[in-house]
Amino acid sequence: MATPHIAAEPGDIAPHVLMPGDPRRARRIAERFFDEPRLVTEVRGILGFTGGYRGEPVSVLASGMGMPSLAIYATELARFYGVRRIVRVGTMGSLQPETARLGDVVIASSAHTDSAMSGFRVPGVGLSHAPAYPLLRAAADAAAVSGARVHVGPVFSSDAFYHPRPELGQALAAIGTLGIEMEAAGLYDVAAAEGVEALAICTVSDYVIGPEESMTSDQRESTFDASVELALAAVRA
Ligand SMILES: O=P(O)(O)O[C@H]1O[C@H](CO)[C@@H](O)[C@H]1O
Ligand SMILES: O=c1cc[nH]c(=O)[nH]1
Repeated sequence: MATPHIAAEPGDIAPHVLMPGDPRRARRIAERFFDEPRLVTEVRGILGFTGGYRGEPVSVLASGMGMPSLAIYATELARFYGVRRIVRVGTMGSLQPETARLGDVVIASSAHTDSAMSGFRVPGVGLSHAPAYPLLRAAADAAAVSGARVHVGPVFSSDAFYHPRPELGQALAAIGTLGIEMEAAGLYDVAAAEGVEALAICTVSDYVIGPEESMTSDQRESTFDASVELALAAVRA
């Protein structure tokens, strides 16, 4: 049974799925962390792999960029493949250059958003997009003993990478938002609607506010091991 966007057969995808934006990162996670990874879908170049991790099955499937794309994959995983836990392992731009620095990890305890999709479910209500507490707690517990620089707090999930209102960054920073990315709120929204658990963990790849430093796309691909380890700890909890 394939869906319109995932070619895997039933049983090909594990109940726990890691979800990076970038398909190449999906391949790298599978090759670096999974035992005996196998490709289970590649529709539109969105790669998905299933393998083992410490004796349990686990999958990784890219989301593509932005909430409309992520929502397609997260919905199909939950609705048609019996997936119970999805953890985004992404990158983000820091809004707090003094604390959330290049290479640091941010666990998104909530996600503000400008996405129109957020208004679809309960018109007139600005929903709070939040992760599943068991996953949040497990990732934070793993972070405490990991030695990595990890921050827990709100992020902003935007529909726009090249935002027409760049001043938004300052206003969001002033209310404690740690960084900007493009999927966490959409993942939390789909998870709540589909009755599954979700969490977003992002590595800081650049500064939206602060120094003009950023990771190259190759660095972005290779410097996220700490967030993957937290994600794997969370889904197993
Ligand atoms: O590195 P990923 O996981 O794709 O995440 C970030 O990078 C992309 C923008 O370059 C957006 O998807 C944003 O959320
Ligand atoms: O969405 C993103 C991801 C990384 N950096 C940004 O500025 N935005």
